[in-house]
Amino acid sequence: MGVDVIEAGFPASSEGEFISTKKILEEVGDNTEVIGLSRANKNDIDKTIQSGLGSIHVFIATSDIHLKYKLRMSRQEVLDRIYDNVRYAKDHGLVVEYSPEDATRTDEDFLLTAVRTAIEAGADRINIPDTVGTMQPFKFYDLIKKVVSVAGDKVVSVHCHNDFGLATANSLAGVYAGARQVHVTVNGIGERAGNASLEEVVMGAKKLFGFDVNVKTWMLYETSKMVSELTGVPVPYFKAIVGDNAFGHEAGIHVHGVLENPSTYEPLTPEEVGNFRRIELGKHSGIHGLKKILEDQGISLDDNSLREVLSEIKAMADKGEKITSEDARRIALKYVAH
Ligand SMILES: CC(=O)SCCNC(=O)CCNC(=O)[C@H](O)C(C)(C)COP(=O)(O)OP(=O)(O)OC[C@H]1O[C@@H](n2cnc3c(N)ncnc32)[C@H](O)[C@@H]1OP(=O)(O)O
Ligand SMILES: CC(C)C(=O)C(=O)O
Repeated sequence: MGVDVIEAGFPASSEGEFISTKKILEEVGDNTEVIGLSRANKNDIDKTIQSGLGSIHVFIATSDIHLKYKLRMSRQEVLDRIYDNVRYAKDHGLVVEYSPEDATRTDEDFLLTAVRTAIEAGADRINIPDTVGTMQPFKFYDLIKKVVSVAGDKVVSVHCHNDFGLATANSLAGVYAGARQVHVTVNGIGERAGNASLEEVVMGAKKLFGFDVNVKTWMLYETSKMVSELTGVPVPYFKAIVGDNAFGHEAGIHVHGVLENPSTYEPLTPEEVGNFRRIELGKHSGIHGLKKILEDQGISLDDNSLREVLSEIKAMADKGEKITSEDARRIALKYVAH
């Protein structure tokens, strides 16, 4: 699809993860940067090196909560781990991305010190994770501005979680603040409420911010479907961009507008993302939509007959029935002059 970097796995996690990461590298490594996730320890880094990857994403938390209850380390010990492990990875020829895990709940001065430490050790990219999704766009914008100012010529990346439904908004705020890489997942799958959604971030960056994103957007819908089938995780009907109702229109006023010019009720076209426009029938339908659905089936009625058909459809819908175009055809045939 033209993404720049694929985080293919965590080679130290298991034999299966090690093998699958290698396979992804073999499959797409010639034209896409393939990177592996690693804790800030030599064993994890060695496993990543053994997998053949040329890029590594080293992370260690910097928030006091994670230092106290998870790592049981002091701030100085974490700084030492950052320097030693980023340096170790760089000494083995890897492109290194460093993440201060739980960055957005980290004391800001310490976070910037951790960023400086990683850069001093040779880090090529700095990724700022909103690990438990506590950020809101305005605050995240301000934070990323500060990180960008510290990072100099190093690429700043953002990695947002969706615990309050703000992963895409925060990601775009980070880009607006100067981040030039965004961690995303297809359909937004991920821990808890998931990560920022690839399709939303790509289309938001392109259509709302005018950023030139190289992703082949017409592949988004089919890719979403493929990942849904492979993972068994369904895509919500109302999911932005790739949901089956993302370009679905039932309300009569909307359908009338869309039939005249889709831009009346579509901020982007379904074709741009490989999705489909759907004109639905229901209790909110109007005569223009019904007329279109019937004429697409070769049935043309005068306005009075269309009104009769529409009132029967609304009566059915008011009982909670789902109305199909076949239902409309069956009803309309009663009014076709024989
Ligand atoms: C926020 C994120 O999403 S981070 C990425 C999360 N991804 C994963 O966890 C991938 C799958 N994980 C795994 O396969 C396993 O957790 C492994 C292989 C990484 C580690 O497994 P285990 O050795 O059984 O340890 P376990 O997962 O129970 O605990 C994590 C250990 O790593 C340590 N640790 C956690 N993060 C880091 C870090 N960034 N750097 C160094 N050590 C770390 C913890 O302190 C704990 O150490 P301890 O066992 O000495 O107490
Ligand atoms: C490893 C890091 C980037 C992560 O997944 C998180 O903090 O959410």
